[in-house]
Amino acid sequence: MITMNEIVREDVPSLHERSVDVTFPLSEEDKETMRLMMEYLSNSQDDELAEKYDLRSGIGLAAPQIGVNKRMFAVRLQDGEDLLEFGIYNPKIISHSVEQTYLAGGEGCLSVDREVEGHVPRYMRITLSGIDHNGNPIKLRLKGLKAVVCQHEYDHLDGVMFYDRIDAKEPFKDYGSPL
Ligand SMILES: CC(C)(C)[C@H](NC(=O)Nc1cc(F)cc(F)c1)C(=O)N(CC(=O)NO)CC1CCCC1
Ligand SMILES: [Zn+2]
Repeated sequence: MITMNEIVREDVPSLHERSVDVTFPLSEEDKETMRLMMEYLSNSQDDELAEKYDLRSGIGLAAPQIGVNKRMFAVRLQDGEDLLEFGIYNPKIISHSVEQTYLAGGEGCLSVDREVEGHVPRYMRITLSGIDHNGNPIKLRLKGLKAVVCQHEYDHLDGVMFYDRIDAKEPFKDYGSPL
């Protein structure tokens, strides 16, 4: 299982590089990488396991953050009573709203052990396409926090950190309506 020791931090150059597409059929290694990421998110959201293994509770994780520079990420977040949980390979944001949003409290990152203040502009709605772990094409229409998480994870695949998007001159600029 993955613990915080396996999470690549921002001082490591590989986190700032572009990841490569996954090839199909999926290798056992790629499937294991996805399984480990989904397992981390699930474990980190279980109070007992998070406490026992000192896991920071995460709602998204990208492969470069566990040292695999391939284009794949996992998301797991409770949205009201329904759970959004998926792993996606070779994701593409194929369309998005003009309308923007941002987390009012700013963003953090499992790979960043410090507070970086400021609003991170995100699209309010996105359409995300990619391949799921059975090798089938998927297309997800997401808005709000779900859309924000996917944009944050997608950025990791291009070596972009959330703080790269904060306007240094005006860090608390408003982008559309806050979440
Ligand atoms: C870094 C950490 C603070 C643990 C962050 N969690 C998070 O933002 N939780 C959250 C936010 C809400 F707005 C409402 C709510 F219910 C829970 C997170 O998992 N990530 C994942 C990550 O680092 N992926 O690489 C960072 C988030 C920043 C924006 C979306 C994901
Ligand atoms: Zn992150």
